Amino acid sequence: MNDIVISANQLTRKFGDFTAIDRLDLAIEKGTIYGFLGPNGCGKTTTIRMLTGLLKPSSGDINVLNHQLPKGAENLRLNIGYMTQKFSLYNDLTVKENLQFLATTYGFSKKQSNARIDELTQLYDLTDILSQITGSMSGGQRQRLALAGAVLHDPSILFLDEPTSAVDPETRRDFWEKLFDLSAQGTSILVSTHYMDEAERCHKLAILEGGVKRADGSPKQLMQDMDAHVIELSSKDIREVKRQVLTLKDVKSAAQLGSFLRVLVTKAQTDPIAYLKQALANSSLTIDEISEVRPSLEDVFVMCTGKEAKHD
Ligand SMILES: Nc1ncnc2c1ncn2[C@@H]1O[C@H](COP(=O)(O)OP(=O)(O)OP(=O)(O)O)[C@@H](O)[C@H]1O
Repeated sequence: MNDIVISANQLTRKFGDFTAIDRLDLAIEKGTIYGFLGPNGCGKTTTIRMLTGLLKPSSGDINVLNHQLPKGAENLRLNIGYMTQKFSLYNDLTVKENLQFLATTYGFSKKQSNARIDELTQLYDLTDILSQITGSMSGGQRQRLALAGAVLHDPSILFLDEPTSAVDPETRRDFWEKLFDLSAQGTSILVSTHYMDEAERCHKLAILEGGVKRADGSPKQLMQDMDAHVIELSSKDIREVKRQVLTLKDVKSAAQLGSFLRVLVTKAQTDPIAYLKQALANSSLTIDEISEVRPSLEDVFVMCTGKEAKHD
């Protein structure tokens, strides 16, 4: 069995009467990229802050790299890196000055600092902008600098809170290549996101909603285990078909994607195509094409959370 580097047992955080995280259990293996997928406000940042020792849980246990938190948080500091949602470096320092400053806080000697900064600026493509003031950099450059800063002390675990929300898809792809390099070298990574494509890249993920873990596993496993058929259909009456199928007991969701309607039908129905055709048989609505397709992570998300689905 793989080593568990982060574990949480019945982790709960309340703010007054409000429960932001409710009895969360986690077991994250060394070297994996583990995702927290969920909408704004579902508790991703609160969880990361507890797992990094910055926020005290109301109840429950946390163990990170064999340190019980929050008690052992100080001993953990040199073993974890944290890239927060907001850019946390100094806008009025240059790229090099920011990295030098961080190296000082980690107690690097001048020689160690220079060697590590050389290495990182090459790795993260910052060599040509070393003297640039950070505040004038592009979103992608700032993101590469933030990552360089978060891994400067070569942490065993890297926490990334929505790291790609401010960058374009190509920059996001490049960023993920860097994460896979780090993971291949043994760094464990916990990344929060509300993007499906980003969640699909994780080795494993937890789907969070309202502070509760609704499901977890590898993206493939979550898709295989999904308790619904995914049916795509086209029709010249697509808007009305959508309205009608949403009234059916075993339809969990219907969403239009271009000229197709993607319908989630529970597995209580063994022949979902016949079920939908029969439901529309007495209407004047026609179906042009209809087929069962493979589930996507977004379908899993909809089934787990009821988001973007029908409203009772
Ligand atoms: N210090 C606080 N006091 C009161 N409520 C808080 C506090 N911090 C977070 N919350 C609440 O806890 C819930 C979870 O917030 P959190 O920031 O963890 O969500 P998130 O999933 O990270 O969302 P986002 O993507 O918007 O950052 C939200 O309803 C938020 O308003």
